[in-house]
Amino acid sequence: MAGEAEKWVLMVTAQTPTNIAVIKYWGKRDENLILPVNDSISVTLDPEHLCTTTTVAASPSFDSDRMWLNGKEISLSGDRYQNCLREIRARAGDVEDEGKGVKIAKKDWEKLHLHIASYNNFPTAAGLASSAAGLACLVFALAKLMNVKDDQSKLSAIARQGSGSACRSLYGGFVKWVMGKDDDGKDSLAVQLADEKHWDDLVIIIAVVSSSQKETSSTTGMRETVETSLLLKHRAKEVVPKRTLQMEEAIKNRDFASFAQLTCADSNQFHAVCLDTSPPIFYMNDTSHSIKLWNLALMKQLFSRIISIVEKWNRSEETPQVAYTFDAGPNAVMFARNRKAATLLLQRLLFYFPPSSAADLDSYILGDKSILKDAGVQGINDVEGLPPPPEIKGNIPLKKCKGDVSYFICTRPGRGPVLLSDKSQVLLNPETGLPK
Ligand SMILES: Nc1ncnc2c1ncn2[C@@H]1O[C@H](COP(=O)(O)OP(=O)(O)OP(=O)(O)O)[C@@H](O)[C@H]1O
Ligand SMILES: C[C@@](O)(CCOP(=O)(O)OP(=O)(O)O)CC(=O)O
Repeated sequence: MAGEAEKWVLMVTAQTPTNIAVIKYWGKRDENLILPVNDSISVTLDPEHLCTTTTVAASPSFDSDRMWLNGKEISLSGDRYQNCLREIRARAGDVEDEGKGVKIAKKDWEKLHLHIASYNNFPTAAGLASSAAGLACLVFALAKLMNVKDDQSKLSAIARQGSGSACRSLYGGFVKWVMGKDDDGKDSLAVQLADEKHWDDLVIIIAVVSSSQKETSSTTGMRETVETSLLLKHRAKEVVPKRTLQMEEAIKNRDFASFAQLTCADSNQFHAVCLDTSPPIFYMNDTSHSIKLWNLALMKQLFSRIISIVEKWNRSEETPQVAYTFDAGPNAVMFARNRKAATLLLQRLLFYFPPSSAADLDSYILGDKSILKDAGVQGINDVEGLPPPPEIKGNIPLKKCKGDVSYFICTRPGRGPVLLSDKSQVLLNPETGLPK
């Protein structure tokens, strides 16, 4: 290894998006390799609004592999991190940095230790797919640092071993995780169905209900489902194979009516499967122990409200305007068919879920705030002046739920992982390799 005496630090910084599944992954056939019981399909979310940034560094001066997540040191000893590190190291290539006078031969990577710093610009472990963006970013950044020649699909099979849904974050746009058949998992990987420009009039609005960490992890939850739910067997064998093909068609043809119907149906079946688990999993209303009991009821009420608002509105139009999907946390994700529908959706959401009096609108609507302007909402007064949606005319409107939503994020389908060259985004000190 040339350049050892200088104690150089070589590093790479990458940014990777999260993704939201529209055909859900729930259940593994192999826990160690993370092989799923069915295919899944997701939409990659714009990293401008939700993303992970990770800096990875190698240096002969590092004594061990270390990682900092959101500024705090975390252990890398878990199997999932170790599997990813081992797989990437095994594929490392020769690296030369002429500027630094550094030459690393393929075999040297086994001896070099790594420092990793990562930052999620959204709540971690709250059901917003931090593990997906985080593990995808780790694998992507390490592959670049170590000059791994494998294509994105092969990298996705490594990220999959860190967290299943992470494999889908290796691509932008619309992504399918092909479950594969092989016992060694080599054919269980992500493929891109279409890039983010293919269907760029879709608008995604996320209602973040609680940023607290969830009680049942996805990993434990799906293990219990596999062990106890008969409905899951039916879903994996009969429902998802057909639904996946229909969803691929809907995406290919930008057919929002089919996309919406399939997305809502699959989210509802995922939660039905959770409920069919023994003991049942209540993802839509089960949050951290610190949440008081009355809040559990509130969560349940909130999600049934979102479903009710969307269903009522869709039924009043000739064709669906919005789809909803709920993952394993207290957040609701809604897809609007275009900007016009997103504007009308935001007006409805603000009508039913106005911010608490203390909150200002600027911190209540995050991401693409321009939709607020289109909705004619510039301040709290405009929110208070919003009329009830026309579809409830003649009926008693649902009660307003002030302060029930922490904030909304307006976003869109986004691009896949990229390398960052802007020095201000680097998370490790270039001299010491320690967090800045
Ligand atoms: N940026 C990151 N880099 C590496 N690992 C991360 C990163 N962010 C999160 N993780 C890992 O993922 C774990 C959280 O995963 P978990 O599945 O519990 O939540 P989530 O991914 O936010 O929610 P969900 O998968 O249900 O959408 C963290 O405890 C950490 O181990
Ligand atoms: C409900 C889901 O979000 C489940 C995500 O599960 P994870 O990928 O977090 O689980 P592990 O593979 O055990 O890490 C649905 C989905 O993203 O497809």
